[in-house]
Amino acid sequence: MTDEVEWWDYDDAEEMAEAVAGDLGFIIGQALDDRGNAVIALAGGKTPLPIYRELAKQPIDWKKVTIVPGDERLVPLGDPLSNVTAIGKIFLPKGARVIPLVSDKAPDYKAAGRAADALLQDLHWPLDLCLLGVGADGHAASIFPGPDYDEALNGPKERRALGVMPDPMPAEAAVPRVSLSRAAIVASKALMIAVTGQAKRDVIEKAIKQGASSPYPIGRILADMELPVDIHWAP
Ligand SMILES: O=C(O)[C@H](O)[C@@H](O)[C@H](O)[C@H](O)COP(=O)(O)O
Repeated sequence: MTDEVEWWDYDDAEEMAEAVAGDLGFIIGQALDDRGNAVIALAGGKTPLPIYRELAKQPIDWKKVTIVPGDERLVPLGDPLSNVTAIGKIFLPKGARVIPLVSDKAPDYKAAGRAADALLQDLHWPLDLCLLGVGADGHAASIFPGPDYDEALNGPKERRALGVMPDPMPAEAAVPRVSLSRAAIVASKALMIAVTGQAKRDVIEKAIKQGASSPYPIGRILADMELPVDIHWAP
């Protein structure tokens, strides 16, 4: 368990977006200085979009930055639920390499997971950075309770991604997913969480207290982290 979880509180989502974008830009800049390129996973969902819009304004050499979504819904590119579409709209015009985890032709979610894993095996690893969102039900990336939960949490360490069928389905996007595995997330050189709203804060605080026996996916992820984690929060 990481012994260091630090909460960063902001007055509003706009203030949080500026601060988190600053931190993300700093980490990307470090990877570029050290290695000449950066590979990062960005959270899906709606909360981080203002952060991404701020981040994209930074004078980064975006051509050297590879971005993957930390999870994807099994929907066609361009669908309003597609995480890579939302991320790509912001970073492709900057010249970043934004890689979809899921192809339109994936026959089923398990095969889609294997294809995403194969794709990630070709990237420089571990990730320089993983930004996670958290759902009010305690899921993070697309690690959800259901038939794939144990594999997502405890699968082979070298597996970077897998297919996930949430059970129950989350109301806001009731579709199967592909997700980074817990092993891939915790191996990242930096892990950050950005959330808004008291309900999500309560879930995360509870999950941290519960530790390794937490029923919440985010609790299971944090319990396995060895590096310090920053949690950014706005009401
Ligand atoms: O595909 C997903 O469901 C997301 O990637 C997920 O992990 C997200 O971070 C949370 O669901 C929060 O989403 P919101 O920020 O939209 O509440």
